[in-house]
Amino acid sequence: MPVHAVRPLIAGNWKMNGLKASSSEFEAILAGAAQLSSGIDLLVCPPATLISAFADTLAAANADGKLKVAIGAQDCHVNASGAHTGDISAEMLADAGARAIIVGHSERRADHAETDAIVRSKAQAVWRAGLVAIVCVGETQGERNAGHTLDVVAGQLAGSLPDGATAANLVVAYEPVWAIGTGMTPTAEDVEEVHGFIRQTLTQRFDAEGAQMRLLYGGSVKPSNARELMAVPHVNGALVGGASLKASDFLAIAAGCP
Ligand SMILES: O=C[C@H](O)COP(=O)(O)O
Repeated sequence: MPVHAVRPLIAGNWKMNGLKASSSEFEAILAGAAQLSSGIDLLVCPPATLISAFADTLAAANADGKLKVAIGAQDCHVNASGAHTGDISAEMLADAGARAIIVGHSERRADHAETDAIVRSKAQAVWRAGLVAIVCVGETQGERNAGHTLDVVAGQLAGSLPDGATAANLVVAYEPVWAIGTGMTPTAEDVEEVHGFIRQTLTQRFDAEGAQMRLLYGGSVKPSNARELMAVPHVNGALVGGASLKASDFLAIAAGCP
């Protein structure tokens, strides 16, 4: 398979950033998206408080469906409803307008002690709601220094991905923990090694579907390094944190996609 035959996705994870006033930045993303190649998908994952408003803005701007932009969420509970104070279900996020949900981000794994088993249940919850699961994996600095990167990623893939994954319902994001928000990135060769390994693992487990799943790189992606990172074999887009908060940077990253 040609390594860039998979349709690229540039996803912005706003994390715990954004107030109602941030709608102007989202509107700027929508305006810029119209100028991008129609071969690229954009996903904006604002905090849950903004999903509904952004979905309304998107619907108003995209009556003809030409903009390849969707709204996503950053986490969900494993259950559809119930006595879970403060939590939000995948069904609620779908109802608000989300089309995809990030699960297993390293910040969730670290801050909320989310295990691979929990991440797997969350991915199943995402599918139950009819949405796309973006499952994150990646090693810490210590694990990389010890030469354990591929073992760590293999374990996370095996434990976090449910059976039944398809190219339509799953995106895998490789995010080295040490590269997130630090300005440091792996070399293109290191990214190629890990993405090639993930592709091989997914293809062994999910056959042809695994060969077509989108693999995103995340960790300090910015306009100045996007073109090089997006050109790496088996990199089918990016999961962008800090740089996704500024429309011009986010759009420049998308413009760097082959
Ligand atoms: O989900 C996004 C990643 O954690 C990357 O964040 P960053 O681009 O700020 O390094």
